[in-house]
Amino acid sequence: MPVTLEVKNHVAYVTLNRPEAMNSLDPESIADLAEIWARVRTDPDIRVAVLTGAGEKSFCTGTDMKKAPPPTECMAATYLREGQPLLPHMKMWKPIIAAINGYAVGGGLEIALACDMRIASSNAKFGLTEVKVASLAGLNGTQALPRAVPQAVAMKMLLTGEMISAEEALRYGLVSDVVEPSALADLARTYAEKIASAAPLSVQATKQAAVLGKDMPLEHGILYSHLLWGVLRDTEDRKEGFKAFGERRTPEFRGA
Ligand SMILES: CC(C)(COP(=O)(O)OP(=O)(O)OC[C@H]1O[C@@H](n2cnc3c(N)ncnc32)[C@H](O)[C@@H]1OP(=O)(O)O)[C@@H](O)C(=O)NCCC(=O)NCCSC(=O)/C(=C/c1ccccc1)CC(=O)O
Repeated sequence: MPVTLEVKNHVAYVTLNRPEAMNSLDPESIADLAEIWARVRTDPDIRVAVLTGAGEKSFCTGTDMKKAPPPTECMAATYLREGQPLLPHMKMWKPIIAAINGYAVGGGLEIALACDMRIASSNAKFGLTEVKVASLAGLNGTQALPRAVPQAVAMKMLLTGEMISAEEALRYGLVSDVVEPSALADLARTYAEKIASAAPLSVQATKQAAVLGKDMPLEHGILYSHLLWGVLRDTEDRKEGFKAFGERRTPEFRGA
């Protein structure tokens, strides 16, 4: 399978599984990913996802340039029907953690930018190299990178296609943690299980407030987050969370 899915303890582990091609995305991988994200979004047992690449060399190097099929219809038809094929499938309020285990290049970095948390191994490298192959970081790269790192760094990366190291990515805030390659999967699991142990509706509302609020004026964002707090106020899980605190026990959340 070009992409694998394993679900354990409410965590979906999604692995791009073409290490011989640096986990680049061929048409089968893109189709698999669409199905997997649909499952993650709708399966109530799944509370959080971890996305990584097989092997220790590469997270994902974007489009498989050797297998990219010639277009079968005009761009207008595709664009007006489904926009672009990858990122809308990742749009959900369940958090996605990118565990970047090597190269995150081109569409690979763009996918990582669409995740909510990014952690990396010390050998990871990050680049939007599309200009080098006469293309454009058109998934989200030209928009998301300048919002994720300082403008001067983003413009250097976008215009020259130069890659940055894991250490630089940490310094610029593109990733939150850098660990030895052998420790990456454990760290991803630790974060994912922490998220999965929290109340699912609370986690999803928190993501929604943070993601949507980022593009609102502060005052609107605060009002919106207060409304979301109100939506959560009457949930069974909030009652359970408060009760469990008083009884000094671990809460049992049901997503209700
Ligand atoms: C990442 C590298 C610098 C690593 O170099 P290294 O020397 O360590 O390893 P290689 O020998 O180069 O790689 C091993 C093996 O993997 C194959 N490989 C690697 N990446 C790709 C790829 N993207 N497509 C196909 N095959 C790939 C490589 O050919 C080797 O195979 P072998 O010869 O052994 O059979 C280096 O690999 C590298 O620079 N890779 C390319 C990175 C890149 O340019 N990525 C951007 C692709 S374009 C893109 O992602 C786009 C996304 C998009 C935008 C908008 C809308 C949709 C998609 C743009 C687009 O599609 O137009």
